[in-house]
Amino acid sequence: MNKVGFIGWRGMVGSVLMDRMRAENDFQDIEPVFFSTSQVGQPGPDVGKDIPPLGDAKSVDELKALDVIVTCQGGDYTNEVYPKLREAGWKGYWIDAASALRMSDDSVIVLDPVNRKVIDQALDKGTRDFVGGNCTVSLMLMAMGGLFNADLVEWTSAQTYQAASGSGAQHMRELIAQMGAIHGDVTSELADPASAILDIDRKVAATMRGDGMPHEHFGFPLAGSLLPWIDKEMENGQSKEEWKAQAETNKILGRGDHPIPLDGTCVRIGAMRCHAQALTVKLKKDVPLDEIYDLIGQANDWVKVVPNEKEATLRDLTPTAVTGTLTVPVGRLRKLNMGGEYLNAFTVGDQLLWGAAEPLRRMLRILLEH
Ligand SMILES: NC(=O)C1=CN([C@@H]2O[C@H](COP(=O)(O)OP(=O)(O)OC[C@H]3O[C@@H](n4cnc5c(N)ncnc54)[C@H](OP(=O)(O)O)[C@@H]3O)[C@@H](O)[C@H]2O)C=CC1
Ligand SMILES: N[C@@H](CC(=O)OP(=O)(O)O)C(=O)O
Repeated sequence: MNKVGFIGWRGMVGSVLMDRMRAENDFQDIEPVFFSTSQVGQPGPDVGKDIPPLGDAKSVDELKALDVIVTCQGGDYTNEVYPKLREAGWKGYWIDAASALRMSDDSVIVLDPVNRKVIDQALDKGTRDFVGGNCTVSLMLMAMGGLFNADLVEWTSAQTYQAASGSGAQHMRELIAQMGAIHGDVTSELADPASAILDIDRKVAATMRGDGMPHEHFGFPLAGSLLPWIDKEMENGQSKEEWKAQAETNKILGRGDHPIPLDGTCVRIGAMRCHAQALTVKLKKDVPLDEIYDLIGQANDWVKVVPNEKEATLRDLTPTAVTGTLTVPVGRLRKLNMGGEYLNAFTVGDQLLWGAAEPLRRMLRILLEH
């Protein structure tokens, strides 16, 4: 069970996965085989052991020889290759970062610090498809899993602040290019302390609305602005990103029969790779705040409760503080004016780590130890 194929390893999510696997010595316990859709025959990544040249990621015959496939290549690849592989009789484990198979009856959404029980039950039943969750959903559950698993949540509303990386590497580059375009147009005014701020503001607005603002990937200015729609349009007025909150959270928690309502507004902001979310949680009862601190803070090894104080919040509860780390801070915990059953929370997490790569590498480890 240790011949493991990697597809999409040189993309953004895949590169983060490779870094984490190297850091945790994960390659020691497997026989890794790397694939590509565009670089077949070229050398694979340095993983501290000899590996064969890159295989053909579209070759069912090559893929059939694997015990486990880990793919970060995207939904189009999954939709094209996965059915052919299963039709060819492949019985191996498929671990996927893309959303294509997430809501399939045959798959489990993996986030083991929150739903290890659901994963273990699925493995015992013979489930072979394990899919990473939507980044916003996974990060919300890493933060608030203690309350959900204690069955204290009646409903939750999330207002999100999502980073450029959620759209991909080109979008991250474009965000920086937009920042540069704005700065470039007012450099001389900024250097002059006597220049009028409203003149600078007018020039910035003109730059942002003008054709010179890079917008090939986002379609619109993000730097200095925000974009309150993420992913496709659903018929009920939600964005697909908003739709995922309830659908995926309940599937992760194994609550198909008694779904918890979740809804909100998903917004793209000019952060690089950390998503943040402001949460309103309607509790099933008026639980004291110190108990809430304990339930949230003790739920897993990565969640960290930030005291609801200005200095700690501004120091620890920002994308700048969290980026590149596995820590998932939760703060601004306080009861709302609506009553003791209404909890406010704010959380931040790196959407390429717990939001994408980390649940996949942990699922691979679970399989190896199963
Ligand atoms: N971005 C995100 O936040 C999240 C993404 N996902 C899922 O992961 C999938 C992959 O996303 P992401 O990693 O952002 O995709 P990327 O665009 O970074 O990479 C995808 C593939 O593009 C090919 N590629 C072509 N040119 C290059 C290049 N210059 N550098 C690196 N790769 C190149 C590689 O495949 P090849 O070697 O075959 O040419 C690579 O595996 C998404 O489609 C989504 O389904 C899931 C959770 C979060
Ligand atoms: N949609 C997320 C990224 C993500 O995880 O998407 P998906 O649910 O397709 O994996 C974002 O844009 O921030």
